[in-house]
Amino acid sequence: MRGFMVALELGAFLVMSLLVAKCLLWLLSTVRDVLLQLWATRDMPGPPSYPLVGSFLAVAGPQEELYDKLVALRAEHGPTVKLWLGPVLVVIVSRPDDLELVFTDARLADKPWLMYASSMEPCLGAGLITMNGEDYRRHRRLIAPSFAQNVLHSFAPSFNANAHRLVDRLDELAESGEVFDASPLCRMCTSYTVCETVLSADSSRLESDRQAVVRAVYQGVTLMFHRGIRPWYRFDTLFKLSRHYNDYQEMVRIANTFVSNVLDLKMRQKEEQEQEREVGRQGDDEDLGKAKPRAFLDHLLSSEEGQTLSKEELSGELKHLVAAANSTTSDTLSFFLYCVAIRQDIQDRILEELDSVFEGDREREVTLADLPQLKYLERVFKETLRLFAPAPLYARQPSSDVKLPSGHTLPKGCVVLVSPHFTHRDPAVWADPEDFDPDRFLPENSRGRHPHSFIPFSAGTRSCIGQRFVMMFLKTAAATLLRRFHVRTAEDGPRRVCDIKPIFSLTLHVKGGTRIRVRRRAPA
Ligand code: HEM
Repeated sequence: MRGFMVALELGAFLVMSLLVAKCLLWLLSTVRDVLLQLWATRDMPGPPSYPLVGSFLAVAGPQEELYDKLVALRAEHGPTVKLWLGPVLVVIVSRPDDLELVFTDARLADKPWLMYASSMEPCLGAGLITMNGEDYRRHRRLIAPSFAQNVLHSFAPSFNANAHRLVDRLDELAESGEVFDASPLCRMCTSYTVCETVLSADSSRLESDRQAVVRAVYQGVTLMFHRGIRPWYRFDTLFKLSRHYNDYQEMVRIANTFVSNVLDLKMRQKEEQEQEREVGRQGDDEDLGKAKPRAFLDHLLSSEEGQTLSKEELSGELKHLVAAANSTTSDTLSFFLYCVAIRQDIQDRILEELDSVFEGDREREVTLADLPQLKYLERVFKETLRLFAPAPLYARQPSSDVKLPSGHTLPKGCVVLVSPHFTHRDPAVWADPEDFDPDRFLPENSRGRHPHSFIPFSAGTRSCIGQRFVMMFLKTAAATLLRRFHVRTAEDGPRRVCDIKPIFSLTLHVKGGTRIRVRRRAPA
C-alpha cells in the first residue's frame, strides 16, 4: 500500500513538472516571438506603446469612435502602421504594392485565429471565412462551382421579386412623403434574397422562420463584433456576465434551428426524388427540376463534391455564406441610396441610362441581358464601394517573416490588418479621394492604376466568392427602384457624400441610418 502511495505521489509530481515545463516553454517562446517582432518592426511607425497594454489606448473607446480613430492613425503615421494590442502585434498595410504581396504570397494565406475562428466559430461553426490550411482549400474547391455563372443566372427571378418587395414598401412611404430610414428596408430585401438564393428557394414553406432569421442575422453580426473586439469576452464565463449574452445565445439558437430545418427539408426532398427516380418517374423529375428555382444549397447537394461534406460542415458553410452575404450587401445598398440621394446629378444620369436600356419602360423586370448594359450604374456602385467598403477590416497571419516592397517586414505570427478605407482614401493612390466621382472607373481613367488600389472584395486566393452575385443583385434592385422613385435626403441630412458618417461593426453601417424620402416618378 505504501509503495502504491509513493508511486502515486511520484506520478503526480511528474505530471505537475511536465505541466510547469510546458507553461515555461510556452512563455519563453512567446517572449522570444514578441522580442523578434519588436526587433523586426523597430522602424515601423505607430502610436506609442506602454508595458502590458501596448498601444491599446490609441483604439480603445466606444464603437462609434473606432472609424475616426483608424482614420487618425492613418493620417498621423502613414500607410503602414504598427499597433501593439497587449502582446499581439497588429500591422495595418495599405500600399497597393504591399497589398499585392499580402494577397498573393502563400506565406500569408492563413487568417489569424484571434480575429476569426475564436470569435466567429462559437456562433457560426467552421466555414470558408475562418478555416485555414488543407481544410480551407478543400472546402473552397467544393463550394466554388456552386457560384458558377449559370447558377447565378438562375437567381434573376429571386432578385426581381425581392426588388419588387422593396418597391411595394417604398410605394406606401412615397404616399406620405415622410422621411424614413432606408437601412432596415435594404436589410429586409437583401436578407430575403440571401435566404432564398443561398438556403432555399422554397420560400413559402419557411416564411415565418425567415423573418426571425432576418432579425437574428443582423443582430448576430453586431453581437459577434461586440464580442470579437473585447478579448475578455472570449472566455465564456466572462461573456455570460455580459448583458448581451442572452441575446447572443438566442440568435445562435435561431440560426442553428433554421439552417438545420432547411438541411433536413432538403435531405428529405432529395431522398424522395431518388425514390421516385427508382420507381421510374425520372422524366417527371427532370421537368420539375427545370421548372424549380434552385438555391446554392440545392446545387451543392446535387454535386458530387457537395456530397462529400458532412451535415455539420454543410451547416457551418451555410451560416458563413448567410453571414458574409447579408450585411455587406445591404450596407452597400444603403450607402448607394444615400449617395445618389445627395448627388442628384448622378441620380439623373443613372435614370438617363435606365431609360435608354429599358426604352422608357419603368415597370418591366430586369433581365440578364440588361445587366451588362448598365455600365454607369455599375460605376456608381464601385464608387460607393470605394468610399464605403462594407467589409472594413480583414486580416492575414504570416507563417514566416515577409519583406514588403515598401521595405517594412511583416514578422511571423503578427496580425496583418487590411483596411480598404486606408487604400481607397489615400491621395497618393486616388486623386481627390473624398470626391464622389463614378467616372474614375471609366477604362480610360483606370489606366495605370495599380490593380490592388480597389479592394472591397479583398483579392487573390481568399477573395470574396460572392462578388458577381452582389453586382447582379445590386444592379437589379437599383434599376427597379430608381426607375420608379426619385430619392432625396432629409432637409437636415448630409449635403455632401463626404458628410455621410460610417460606423464600424463587423460591417460598415450608415451612422444614424439612411434618412431619405421618395417620390413616385411620372412615366417616361
Ligand atoms: C458588397 C458585398 C460584399 C462585400 C463587400 C464582400 C467582401 C468580402 C471580403 C473583403 C472578403 C474577404 C474577407 C476576409 O479576408 O476575411 C469576403 C469573403 C467572403 N465572402 Fe464576401 N462580400 C460581399 C458579399 C458576399 C456575398 C453576397 C457572398 C455570398 C453569397 C459572400 C461570400 C463570401 C465568402 C464565402 C467569403 C470567404 C471566402 C474565402 O475565404 O474563401 N460575400 N467578402
